[in-house]
Amino acid sequence: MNLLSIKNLSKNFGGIKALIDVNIELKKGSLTGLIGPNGAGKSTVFNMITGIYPPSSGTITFNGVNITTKPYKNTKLGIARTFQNIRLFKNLTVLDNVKIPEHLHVEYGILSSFLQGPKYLKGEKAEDNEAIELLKIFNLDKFKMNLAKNLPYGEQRKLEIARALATKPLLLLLDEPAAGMNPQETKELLDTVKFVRDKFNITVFLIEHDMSFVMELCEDIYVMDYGEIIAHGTPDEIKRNPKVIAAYLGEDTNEITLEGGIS
Ligand SMILES: Nc1ncnc2c1ncn2[C@@H]1O[C@H](COP(=O)(O)OP(=O)(O)OP(=O)(O)O)[C@@H](O)[C@H]1O
Repeated sequence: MNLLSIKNLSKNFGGIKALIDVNIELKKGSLTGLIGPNGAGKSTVFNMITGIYPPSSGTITFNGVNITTKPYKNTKLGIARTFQNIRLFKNLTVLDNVKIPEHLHVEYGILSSFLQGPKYLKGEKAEDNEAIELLKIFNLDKFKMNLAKNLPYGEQRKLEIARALATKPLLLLLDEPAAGMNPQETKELLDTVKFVRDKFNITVFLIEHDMSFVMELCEDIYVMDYGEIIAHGTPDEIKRNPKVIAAYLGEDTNEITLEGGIS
């Protein structure tokens, strides 16, 4: 069954056709990649799914709900994302960064939290425990009282993913999660993304320029160029697709392959 269904999605920014008739289907529990050269329209797809901009035409259905015009509800419905440029609460602790999104699911009211009654305190404790469990998955629990801004870059990227997971999403959108990471960090990230998909049984959709990362991690890949989906298939199919090779290398040839990976 499909968790996300994008049908005939188009987006114009003035005269720029950022998306042209895009169709994407994400199976529940799948790990899917979205790749393409700079300016191809990948982030615009994410911005449409999360409702940052309304589409010019087309529909987006998430878990059976038409969300094309319901951006404000997307987090509550179960969509979380990370950004190309890390967006953490930099002056809060690592722990608080993960606790704040958890509040989306907390049930006590303003009065209860103001009076700090037993329900509030119990809720806070449970939240702390849940947040620490989440940090442990990313090996970030040792930094829990550090300010987010003081973490090394690779750890900040991981914290952003942990924070997105704290909203208990059904769909996790990762925008260039491996950007700026060294090979060791990238390898760890790959294992972590696989682990969280399996552990939380979520669907992951990611944009990434590190081709070997995408080819190793994703089961299904969509390729965009100039606002259109030019290919869709397994990593093996995508690596050998002449249209994809031409889009990346600017020439139409069957002899060049993506086997070695292009970053
Ligand atoms: N808010 C906006 N206003 C005007 N044009 C925009 C806006 N957002 C995106 N575009 C344009 O839409 C096109 C697609 O951009 P988009 O950022 O989606 O590409 P991308 O594939 O994510 O690129 P990159 O890999 O460089 O991040 C580009 O021509 C871009 O300039």
